Amino acid sequence: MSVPNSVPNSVPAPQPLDSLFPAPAQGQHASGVHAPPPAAAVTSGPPTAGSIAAADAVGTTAVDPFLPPSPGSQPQPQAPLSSLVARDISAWFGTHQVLDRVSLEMAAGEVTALIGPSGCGKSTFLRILNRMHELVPSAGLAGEVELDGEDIYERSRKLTDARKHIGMVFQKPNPFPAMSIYDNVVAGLKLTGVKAGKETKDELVQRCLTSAGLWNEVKDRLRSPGGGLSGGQQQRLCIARSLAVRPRVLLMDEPCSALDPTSTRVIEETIKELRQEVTIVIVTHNMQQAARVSQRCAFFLASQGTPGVIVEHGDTDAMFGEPRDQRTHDYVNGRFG
Ligand SMILES: Nc1ncnc2c1ncn2[C@@H]1O[C@H](COP(=O)(O)OP(=O)(O)OP(=O)(O)O)[C@@H](O)[C@H]1O
Repeated sequence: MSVPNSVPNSVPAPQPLDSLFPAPAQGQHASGVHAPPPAAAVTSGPPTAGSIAAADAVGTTAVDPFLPPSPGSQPQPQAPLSSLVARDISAWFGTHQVLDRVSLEMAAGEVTALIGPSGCGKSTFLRILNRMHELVPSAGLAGEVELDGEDIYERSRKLTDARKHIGMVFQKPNPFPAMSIYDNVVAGLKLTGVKAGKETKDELVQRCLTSAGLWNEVKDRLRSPGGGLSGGQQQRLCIARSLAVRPRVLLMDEPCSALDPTSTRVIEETIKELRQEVTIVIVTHNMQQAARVSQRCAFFLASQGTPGVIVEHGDTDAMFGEPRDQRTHDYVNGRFG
């Protein structure tokens, strides 16, 4: 990232993102220092037509991966899975620093779980990974984020490109309630400007709903409203919607926090399957969930008003079985947080 190379080593100064990045589309910005997150980040209430783009992390430019191959062409091999690397990430809201030089590698084809007590900066870190943080007017940022070695904050890159390649699923399911299940899945395509025929869309809907573990439950009612599904089904519909633009990484911010234990287990099974096709980073407060679904874990902590840091990260089994740091041991065993 060009800007954050000015990452401070001593006393960091917050950098106003407004001057560093292209302004987001009109209507995405809230105003005021402590403004609420942008519409897309608001997790309750029905989404608006304008919010889905950010909610599902899609952009406005796209190479159409879904159109049928030209006659005589070979079938495309599955794209290799992507890795995401965050280096020396510091973040501010106004003058309040919430992350301090956090570095983490999120390996291709793995589920990385971000754990830690409330307020230690996990969601902020997650939003930095697909450039949603900068939609908050008071937000400041330093550090680097690379997707497969490419700087997602590089000046010439469109903000929306990062969101297209790096999708996001939020705490509360936010499908378009009145829109059909089918149209919910293809909504992302329209927003990326992709034109596809009925056959291609049919194939896409089946593929994404299957990947999201929902196909068998809805295949006979694809024209029913998305809002008529259960909470867990709606969340899987949102996962399917995110997958429709073929993200290289899927970010999940407590995707099961609004769900009952049965729906939670179904989503967890979906996550386990999905890692075959997309790299996943998940924020969770549920330690059992982190242990069940992730291969690697990062423990965030912000002690006594200091900015959040990663205390320890590594193999999930080791983090839970033999943590190196006493604070990790205490947290994963429920002694605080
Ligand atoms: N839009 C915002 N404006 C100002 N401060 C914010 C904003 N969003 C988050 N913060 C602050 O940033 C810090 C980190 O918040 P964040 O939501 O990233 O933590 P978290 O670890 O994800 O918490 P939780 O587990 O409760 O969701 C907190 O002190 C929070 O109050």
